[in-house]
Amino acid sequence: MDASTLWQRYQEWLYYHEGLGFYLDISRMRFDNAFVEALQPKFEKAFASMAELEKGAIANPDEDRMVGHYWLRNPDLAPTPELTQEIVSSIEQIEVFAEKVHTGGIHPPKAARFTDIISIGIGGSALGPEFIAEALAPDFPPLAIHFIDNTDPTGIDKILTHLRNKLSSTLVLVISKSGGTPEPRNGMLEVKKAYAGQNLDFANYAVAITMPGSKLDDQAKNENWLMRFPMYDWVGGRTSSMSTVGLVPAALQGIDIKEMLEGAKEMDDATRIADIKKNPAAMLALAWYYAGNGKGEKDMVVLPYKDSLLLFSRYLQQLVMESLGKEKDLDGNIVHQGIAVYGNKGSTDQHAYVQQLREGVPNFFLTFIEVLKDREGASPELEPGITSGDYLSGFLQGSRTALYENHRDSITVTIPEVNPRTVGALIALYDRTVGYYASLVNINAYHQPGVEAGKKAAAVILDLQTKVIDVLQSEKAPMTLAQIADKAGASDNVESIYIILRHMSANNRGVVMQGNLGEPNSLTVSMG
Ligand SMILES: O=P(O)(O)OC[C@H]1O[C@H](O)[C@H](O)[C@@H](O)[C@@H]1O
Repeated sequence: MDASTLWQRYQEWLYYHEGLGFYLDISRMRFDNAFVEALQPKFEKAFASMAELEKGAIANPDEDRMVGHYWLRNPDLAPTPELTQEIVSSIEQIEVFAEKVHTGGIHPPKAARFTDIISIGIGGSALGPEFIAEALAPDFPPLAIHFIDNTDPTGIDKILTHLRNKLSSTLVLVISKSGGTPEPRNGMLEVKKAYAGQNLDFANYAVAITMPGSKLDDQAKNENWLMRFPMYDWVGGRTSSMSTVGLVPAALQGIDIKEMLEGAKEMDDATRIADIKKNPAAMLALAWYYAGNGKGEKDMVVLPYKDSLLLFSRYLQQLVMESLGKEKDLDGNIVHQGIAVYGNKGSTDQHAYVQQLREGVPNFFLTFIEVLKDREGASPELEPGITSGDYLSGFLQGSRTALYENHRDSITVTIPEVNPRTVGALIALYDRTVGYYASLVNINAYHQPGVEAGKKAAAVILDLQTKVIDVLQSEKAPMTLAQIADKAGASDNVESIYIILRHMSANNRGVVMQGNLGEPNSLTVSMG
């Protein structure tokens, strides 16, 4: 395509949302009109099922759940007045709580104000809050947030060491929708011990964000924690940024949550329109479908050219891959769907892997995220008429052109600046795009059956560890791995036992391994 035809195509497909100052350009995806027409019936179905979903249909059939994240930003859409009221009052509750924490109305027993937050959660209970904090927290927030998003002892220690002189003014958010996920439970138990170690009563510092009636909720209630915020079964973890999960930490950091909700609502309104060309989420879903042939044949590289959006691709990784990465379609056929997502930020990544994108395996499409506003205030000129922001903008445009010339397609999303409204809008845009795309490829975007397998397998290993410890404690003499496996009733699982024991021995847990470490069969093991 020559430059003037491309410019025509650019204008023909450019989407602009006036209220949000938001642009979407899919002109550098090489679909033609016939492709759009062929997809039209699938889109009609997608628009219709999205409308049903928003009205409260059981859109997640496997888990028999409604899918209501859109109601969070427009409570009037909720299917019952009770739900509307519940959403409205939880937002009020969050604002009142944050205000009291900021002004000292709620304060820790031994300090006038809370100064820090430890936020404990994983997956959807971490990625949204982390992305929002990185994108929107002010430079000097009223409370500084620190995340424990794993069960890595070193990671937990790092936060606790950093805060060791400030625990008495640190608020702890324990975020888990199900209230039963092992990683946040472990983080909470370790943090609780750290408070006890400083003679601080954890309950005075702890806030639970979870579904009413969950294990976590029961614990918070029984121990009389400072506060409990409800999470709903009709909000999926990966779409929970606008629920208590994302809003409580955001409000505590001084981020305007009403603006975030408003931006998301405006984007929701725009992405509800049943006309591909007038609906940015439909346009994006179309582009994804085109890129990967409706089968995820190409990976999605997300490159925001703005440091504060660094975690957006990580956030999208869960949203997209956990939603779309499915073995079966809605009719039970094996389809192995999904779209792989990765990326950090531009122009930084141009000095890392963009070499491969430009010249190597053409197994991806790009999403550039452009932010028009460079910074608060004026920029110094580094060369006559040129600022650092001009470089950033030039690098984005340069990469887009160079990649397109080499038959690497791209999408460009443009926002005026990074603020609560535009971040809310971005989150909403991708929530909806994932929903439409799932419908185009006929899968359930709202369950995650594959995650359970890993959790169950881990539980089996921990159970085996308990048995192995029993065996070692009752037998004094050193034993081979096969003998231990035999006595533990797990003779078909010697390898797992070896890995368990090697880990224990590396951590001074009383396990003594003798023999050649490079030859597991030569080892004898005893409890020292
Ligand atoms: O918030 P939680 O219930 O603790 O869940 C945390 C995460 O873990 C699960 O394994 C799911 O796959 C995620 O979708 C979820 O966000």
